[in-house]
Amino acid sequence: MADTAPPASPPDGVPPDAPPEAVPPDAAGPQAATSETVGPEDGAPRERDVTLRMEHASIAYGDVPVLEKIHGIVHPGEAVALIGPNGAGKSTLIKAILGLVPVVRGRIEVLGRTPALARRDVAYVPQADTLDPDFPVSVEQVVMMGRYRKIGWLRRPGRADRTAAAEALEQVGLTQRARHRFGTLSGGQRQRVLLARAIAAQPRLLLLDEPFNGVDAVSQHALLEAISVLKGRGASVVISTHDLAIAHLACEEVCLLNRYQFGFGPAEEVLTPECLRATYGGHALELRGDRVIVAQS
Ligand SMILES: Nc1ncnc2c1ncn2[C@@H]1O[C@H](COP(=O)(O)OP(=O)(O)OP(=O)(O)O)[C@@H](O)[C@H]1O
Repeated sequence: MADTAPPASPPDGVPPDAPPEAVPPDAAGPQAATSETVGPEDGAPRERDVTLRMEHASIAYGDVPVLEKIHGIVHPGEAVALIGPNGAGKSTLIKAILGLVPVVRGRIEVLGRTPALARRDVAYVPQADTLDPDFPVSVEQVVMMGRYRKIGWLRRPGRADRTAAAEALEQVGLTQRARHRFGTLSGGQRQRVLLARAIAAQPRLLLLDEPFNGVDAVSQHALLEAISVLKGRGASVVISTHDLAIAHLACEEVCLLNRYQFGFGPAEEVLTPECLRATYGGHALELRGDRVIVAQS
């Protein structure tokens, strides 16, 4: 969570000094479509499935606006990276997709429903999990928590639940640690367990708030693999991250945020020096291949 306020931008969402290329495709580009059609296999075009639809959504904490006119679509099997400086509103957007923070104008739809009604199909790994590492619970018990919404808190897990939990743990490469106490694992391993808990819920939309923070290369690889498997099964993923290389690696789409949306579209179109400079207020220093060095104030 950040406590720094993002820089002010003009009311139409376009920064005054932004070059024209810095304002693609969100305002009027391809992602601005309210529905997508494919086909026509049977002669008539039909709407392509949409997991997450954001239509000019403005989000506020009480009277304080945090995000304005967020606009974009995420399809099944796709991931979108939320990129922006501290305080840009990435976590806030994730909470709005969960229905925890209100959309005051425009709308956000998850699987064709309001965020609150879709929550059953959504899993969330917050930035700093509230699970106390000293709580005496095993790794497999933590993962099984992901199943409780399906099995109910008063019933015992059945075979399908145990299989889903074991598979999820295997996906993050921690099967050997199943019986270990959660609190004895490293921070990166705990992050993998929490991802396994989310995977065990078999969500159609997974929200990850900075999952790679403080995670070593091995854990990062395991997390990326697990995300890729989930996408392969048709789930969509929203990842808030400061790591632009990961955005390139794991995500089909990138959403650049800093109170306003400075771009939404394929990484190669959106992760340009111009868009990044506009998003970071001129602090994007260097772009080399898919590596960008950003100095944050
Ligand atoms: N519960 C809250 N009530 C009021 N304002 C909040 C609340 N949570 C966050 N904010 C404010 O909303 C803005 C966006 O914060 P948010 O945490 O969404 O940013 P972020 O992009 O996730 O930042 P970071 O990269 O530092 O995690 C900040 O100005 C922050 O102070």
